[in-house]
Amino acid sequence: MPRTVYEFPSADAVATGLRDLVLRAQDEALSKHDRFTVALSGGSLPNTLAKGLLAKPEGFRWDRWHVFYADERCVPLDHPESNHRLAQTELLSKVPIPSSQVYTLNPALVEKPAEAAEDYQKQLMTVFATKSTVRFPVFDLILLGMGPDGHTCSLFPNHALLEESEQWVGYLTDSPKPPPTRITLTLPVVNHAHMVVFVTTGANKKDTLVQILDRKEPLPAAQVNPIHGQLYWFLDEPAASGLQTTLVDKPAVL
Ligand SMILES: O=C(O)[C@H](O)[C@@H](O)[C@H](O)[C@H](O)COP(=O)(O)O
Repeated sequence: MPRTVYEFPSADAVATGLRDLVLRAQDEALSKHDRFTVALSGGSLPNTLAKGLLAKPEGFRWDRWHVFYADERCVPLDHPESNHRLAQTELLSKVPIPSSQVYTLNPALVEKPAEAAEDYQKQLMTVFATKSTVRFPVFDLILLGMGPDGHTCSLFPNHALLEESEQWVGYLTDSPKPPPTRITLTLPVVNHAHMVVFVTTGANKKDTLVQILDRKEPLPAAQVNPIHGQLYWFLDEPAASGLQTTLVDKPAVL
């Protein structure tokens, strides 16, 4: 499916635009089934998402949301480096999503990443059916960030996890960005989603975006190409400033 690259005039406008697209993704999901499955990343994403959603919460059916993490650091859930803690602080503590529908790393397994990944895969199966009935889960929406090295989820350049073709959740103990031990959704899971959105702001991402969107260098974020789903890049002006690729100004209604 072709990608759409939106350029917004500011990071605040990115948040507003993201809110509109998340609402559309939710409504599309609820027209087909009774739940909205979404995977969140860490970094700046929870703050941007919260800014957009909390400014205009009308229309969101929080009781239908099932929230997973695109990746998670293997640390206790109340640890300053936990992606769940970040999402909880920024957004989840402020909206009435049932806590049973927020799927976290099993905190008993922080020292056992292989088991933590297996446990997280089992949690995915409780929502998306088992591996024997579906090859890969189909998320309604996956929200991603991109690091300056082109990583996304916890899929880092030249890492063997990029080759994973069977598992839904992988683990690593050698992340080049600390902390070293993490679990992550695998590329086939990301590429089976109905909609994937990268949210990337700031001038420090400019050169990496040129590598990915103009030069099509095979960095991890460039390997996100949903098979049947839609792919969006949400950029602010500083992030988009070096790009030659066709940019779409944010339309009034996404
Ligand atoms: O696990 C991590 O180390 C972070 O979650 C990381 O993957 C982050 O999502 C990207 O680096 C984008 O970060 P920003 O959104 O802050 O640019």
